[in-house]
Amino acid sequence: MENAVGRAGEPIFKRLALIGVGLIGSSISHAARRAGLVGDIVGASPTPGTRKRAEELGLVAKMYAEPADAVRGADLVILCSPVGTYADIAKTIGPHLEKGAIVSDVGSVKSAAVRDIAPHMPQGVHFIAGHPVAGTEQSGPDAGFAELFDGRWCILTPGEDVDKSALAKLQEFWQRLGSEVEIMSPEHHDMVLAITSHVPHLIAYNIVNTAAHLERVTDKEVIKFSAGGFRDFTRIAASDPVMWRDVFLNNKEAVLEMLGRFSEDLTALQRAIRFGDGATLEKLFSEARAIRRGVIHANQDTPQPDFGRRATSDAKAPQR
Ligand SMILES: NC(=O)C1=CN([C@@H]2O[C@H](COP(=O)(O)OP(=O)(O)OC[C@H]3O[C@@H](n4cnc5c(N)ncnc54)[C@H](O)[C@@H]3O)[C@@H](O)[C@H]2O)C=CC1
Ligand SMILES: O=C(O)C(=O)Cc1ccc(O)cc1
Repeated sequence: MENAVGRAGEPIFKRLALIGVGLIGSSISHAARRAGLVGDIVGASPTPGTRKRAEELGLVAKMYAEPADAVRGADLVILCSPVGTYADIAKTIGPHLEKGAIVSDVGSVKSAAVRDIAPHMPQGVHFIAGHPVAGTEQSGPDAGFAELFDGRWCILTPGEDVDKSALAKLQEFWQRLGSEVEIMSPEHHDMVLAITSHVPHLIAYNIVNTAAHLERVTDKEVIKFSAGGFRDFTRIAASDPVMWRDVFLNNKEAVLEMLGRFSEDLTALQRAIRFGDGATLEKLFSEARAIRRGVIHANQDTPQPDFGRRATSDAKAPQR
C-alpha cells in the first residue's frame, strides 16, 4: 500500500481525541489537518499551560483537563502521553467511549500498552496499539510539526481478534499522516525496539553523565567539545526524562536481555583493546560498517536521510 504524504482528502473520522498534546500529539494534529483526515480535534492534558498553548496554537478546537470529557463523541481516540499514565487513563475513559470508536496509542512500548489499556475497553470499542517510529528530543505542544511522520514507519500491534475494518481504517489514517505501516506482535515490537531505540537512549544518557562526572572535564566542556558522535549522544540525552523512565520501567525484560548481550559484546571489544588485538577490532568494526552500508544500499531508491531536518532518526520507511 502506498503512503500519501501531503495529499489532502476526505475525512475518515468525525472527531479525533488526543489524550496528551506534546510532541507526538501536536504532530498528529498538524499532519491530520494537513491531510484533511478528521472533522475536528479535541485534546486533554492535566497541565493548564499545555491546555492553553494547544488551544492558542490551534492544534485542537478544545482542550479538557479530564480525558473522560475529551473522548465523548470521538470516533478515534489516541493516547499520546507517557506509557506510565495509560492504565489510569484507560480506566477513566472506558465508560465514556462511543460504541464503534477506535482507541489507539503512540507509546514506545507495546506489551505494557496492551496490558494496561485492553482490560478497560468496553464491548464494541476497537483497541489497536500503535507506535510511530519517529520523534525528536523535544517535547510539549510547540515541538510538533506536520512532516514528523513523512516516510517513517508506524508499527501497529493488533490483537488476533481485531476487527479488520477498524484495522484498515487506522492503517489508512497513519498512511495519510505520511507513514508506512508495519504490523507485528507487541512482544516482537518490544524486542526490536529495545535494541534499536531503548538501549541506545540508555547508552546516551549514561555516556553524557559519565563524561560530565569526570573530575577533569567540566559540564561546560562536555558541550563545548562535543563534536560528531558525542554531539549526537548529547542530543538524545536531552530527551524527556519522564517519558524514558516509563519506557524502561515498562520494557524491563527486553531491555535487560539486550543490555546483557550488549555488555558481552562490549567486553569482547574491551579484551581486544587490552591485549592489543587489532585483527579482532578491525573485524568487528568492519562487520558493523557493512550493516550500515547494507541498510543504505537497500534503501538506494529512497531519498537519503536529510540530517538537517527536525525528525532526527534516519530509519526511514522505504517508499514504494
Ligand atoms: N518523543 C518521541 O520522540 C516519541 C515518543 N513516543 C511516545 O509518545 C508518547 C508521548 O511522547 P511525547 O509526545 O514525546 O511527550 P511530551 O512530553 O511532548 O507530551 C506528553 C503529553 O502528555 C500529557 N500528559 C502527561 N500525563 C498525562 C495524563 N495523566 N493524562 C493526559 N495527558 C497527560 C502532557 O501534558 C503532554 O501534553 C510517549 O508514550 C512516548 O513513548 C513515540 C514516538 C516518538
Ligand atoms: O530523537 C531520536 O533520535 C529518536 O530516536 C526519537 C524517538 C524516540 C522514541 C521513539 O519511540 C521513537 C523515536
